Amino acid sequence: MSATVVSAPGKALLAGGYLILDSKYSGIVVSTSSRFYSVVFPASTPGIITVNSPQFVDAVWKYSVGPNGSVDADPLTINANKFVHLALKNTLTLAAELKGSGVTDALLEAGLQIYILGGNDFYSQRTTLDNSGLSPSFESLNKIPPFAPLNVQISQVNKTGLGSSAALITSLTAALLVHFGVITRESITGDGQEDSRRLAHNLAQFVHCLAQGKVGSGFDVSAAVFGSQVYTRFDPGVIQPLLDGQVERLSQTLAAANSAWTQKVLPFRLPPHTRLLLADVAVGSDTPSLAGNVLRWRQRNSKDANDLWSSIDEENKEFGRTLASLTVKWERNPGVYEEVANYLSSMQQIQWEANPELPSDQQSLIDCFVKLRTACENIRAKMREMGEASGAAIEPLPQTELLDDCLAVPGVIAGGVPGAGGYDAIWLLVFDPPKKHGHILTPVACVEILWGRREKKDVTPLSAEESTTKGIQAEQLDEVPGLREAISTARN
Ligand SMILES: Nc1ncnc2c1ncn2[C@@H]1O[C@H](COP(=O)(O)OP(=O)(O)OP(=O)(O)O)[C@@H](O)[C@H]1O
Ligand SMILES: C[C@@](O)(CCOP(=O)(O)O)CC(=O)O
Repeated sequence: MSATVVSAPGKALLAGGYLILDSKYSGIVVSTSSRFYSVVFPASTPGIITVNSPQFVDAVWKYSVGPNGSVDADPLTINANKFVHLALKNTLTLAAELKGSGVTDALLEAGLQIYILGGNDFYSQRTTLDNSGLSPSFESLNKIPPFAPLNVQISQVNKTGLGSSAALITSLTAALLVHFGVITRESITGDGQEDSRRLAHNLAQFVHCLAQGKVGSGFDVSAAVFGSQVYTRFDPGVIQPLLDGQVERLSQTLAAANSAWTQKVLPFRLPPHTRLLLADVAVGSDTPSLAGNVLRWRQRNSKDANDLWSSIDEENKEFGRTLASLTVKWERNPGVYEEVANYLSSMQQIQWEANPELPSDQQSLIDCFVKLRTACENIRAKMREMGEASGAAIEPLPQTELLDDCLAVPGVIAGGVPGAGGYDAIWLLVFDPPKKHGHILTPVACVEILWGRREKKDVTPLSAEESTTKGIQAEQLDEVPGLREAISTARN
């Protein structure tokens, strides 16, 4: 039998950080071309599931399956992996509920060998580049093999904020659902089938909350399953009884048809001829208490906080509406759109203002890009205000300086700190012009030069772009560059 391979993308929350925790508000999340891959092979180890993450040191976990379907970690395993264990345990339980005891019987006869691989972007490559004497550039990133070893234990790795645990759990649970025949490969190939994705989502969302020991907004799992979207959160009440261990069967709560899952997922894509750029930034220390500070501040100052959240929400909506209207304008008149994308690609934002020489259809499109940039700047200003009021470093000064420098580069449309903010990442939206003149640098190249000139070399690009395929995807092992090689290193 061949391997079952399922991938799930990472995410960047461009707008809606914190607000998205409240179902009154929504967030704009882009899923990334960088993906997690779970590869499931049948093995000749009765009752044993072996999981291997070849990118890390001491990352092999063994589990034994009991006749009642229990999944227990081998007590001799070093570095237990709660995320992997809970994914195996709950997916096996759900599969046995839906497909019968044959699922457990098959595992008792022959176990499983599973490999988990995360795209290089999920983990900071700064040390790898330094050790190889490579500068932090796209060209250098291309020289690192896919799924490169990080030479540390998972607990020691520097993550980049793409949502490694959500992508890992989503790809692993979905790969097992396919392997056990609960959903078909076809149902998660291309756009696939909504019901299978909903089941995969509900399971992954539950397992991720259980593993994290908290219920977040869930936008990361939703993006991993459904791709780029405008996301409105689910009601945490739907899984609370499961989290409290008060429900015996998973299948009723997790069923695709269960209308108690109230999240809203509006598919979304970035406008044509633009490109998302993400960077791994090291301009300050890690501050894990951001969300705690903001939520405590909101509780203590509900009137001011709610006023500020409403006004941030207005800007978030304006940002989302403008992004969507740009795609509509391109559909209606791609020619004019391309002219404008080419024109603005070589202009600093300061030069984007009215130009009476231009035809009115071009001018109105430029106005639309100006509106996008303005909404984004307003979001940043209000998020900084929230940071100051709550004492959370949402967009700390070094990030403001870095972003302002980036936004002054020709062809850069918008930018910000993704998700909860902090010191360790930025996103930019830049023109990816249709006409590339050899003698004029593209906006991506200009941004790269700016980052490369920083004395401390504290900005490393990520190679990720927006994912063009929808959320989870069934894959063929040999069609994913470097995947078989990464697995065979582990096997040797
Ligand atoms: N390649 C991997 N193989 C197995 N488990 C992994 C892998 N990568 C991450 N994990 C699991 O995910 C956990 C990290 O989850 P955590 O919620 O702390 O990160 P995160 O919030 O998803 O981080 P980020 O968004 O920066 O990627 C690890 O402790 C490990 O259990
Ligand atoms: C603060 C919050 O709204 C966003 C966190 O996003 P990120 O993990 O920093 O990308 C929390 C959440 O949505 O669960």
